[in-house]
Amino acid sequence: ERSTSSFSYSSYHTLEEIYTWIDNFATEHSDIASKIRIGYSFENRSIIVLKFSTGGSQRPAIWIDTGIHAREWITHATGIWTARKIVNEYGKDRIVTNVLNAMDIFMEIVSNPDGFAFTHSMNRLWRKNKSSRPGIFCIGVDLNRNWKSGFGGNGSNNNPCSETYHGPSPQSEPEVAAIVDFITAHGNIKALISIHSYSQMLMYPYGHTLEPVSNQEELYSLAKDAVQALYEVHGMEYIFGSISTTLYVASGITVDWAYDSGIKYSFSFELRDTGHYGFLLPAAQIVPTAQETWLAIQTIMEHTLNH
Ligand SMILES: O=C(CO)C[C@@H](Cc1ccccc1)C(=O)O
Ligand SMILES: [Zn+2]
Repeated sequence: ERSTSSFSYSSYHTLEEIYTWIDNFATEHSDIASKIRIGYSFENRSIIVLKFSTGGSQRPAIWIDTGIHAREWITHATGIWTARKIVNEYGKDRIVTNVLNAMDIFMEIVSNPDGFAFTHSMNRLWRKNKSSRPGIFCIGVDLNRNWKSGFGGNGSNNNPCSETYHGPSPQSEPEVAAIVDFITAHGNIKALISIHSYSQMLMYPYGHTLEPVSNQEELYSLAKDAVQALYEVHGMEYIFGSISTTLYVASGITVDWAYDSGIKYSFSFELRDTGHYGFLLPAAQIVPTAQETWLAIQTIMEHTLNH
């Protein structure tokens, strides 16, 4: 009896439950999935990535991260559901099969393990990581402001007590450095999808400037198709566009670094809802959210495969 089959995909889970699930999932699907440790968090927890591969070596790949902000629990839950969907659909669904016959997928489900553990133990609405430094009496750096591209610019804060504190320097945080090192060493990542909540948006670079990226029309059109596919599942409306023009100016963010590192298909989701429950989205909405998000993710994957 597969222990992942006793796992509830329609519930929220603790860090320990998720790490155990990842171990069991990689064991039970060892033909296609494997577990990679890409580093350690500030509090020395393992930083784990799931690799989905059907062969080859150093194939072009797609990166997906969830949980960079600890309180955004719907994103980890969506990542777990999506990992299972990928292995269940390979060999059945045309897009997944075509993608995995030519590309690899890397998924980091708990991108901020220390912060996530803290949302279960002490503060459900914690956002940042848990780093501390001598002489600074506030804890944590915003892991979506610590990247090199536009670092320290508008839409990030130099105050360590701020929710958008960018940290002392780019990639100062081990959780960010681990991803940068992994993606840089891999050298063949073609798309990056960084998943947040909430607001129901699908966005692309740039966040740090109003300047459009070079392939803006392509990203606009792809985002439009992706949110349409998402809408057709449960009727949820997402808005889309560049981060700075759709949401607000934000500097030192994941997708700007990815784009400037050559990953021309870089997107950030803001999942359900639009503020009624916000970060406290009921567990009953996990599966519906993951189901609709999957259609948008498939749209982005297929485009990446074909371009
Ligand atoms: O997580 C958010 C809600 O907690 C909002 C996200 C919005 C955002 C998402 C991706 C890139 C830039 C900004 C943020 O400010 O970092
Ligand atoms: Zn977020």
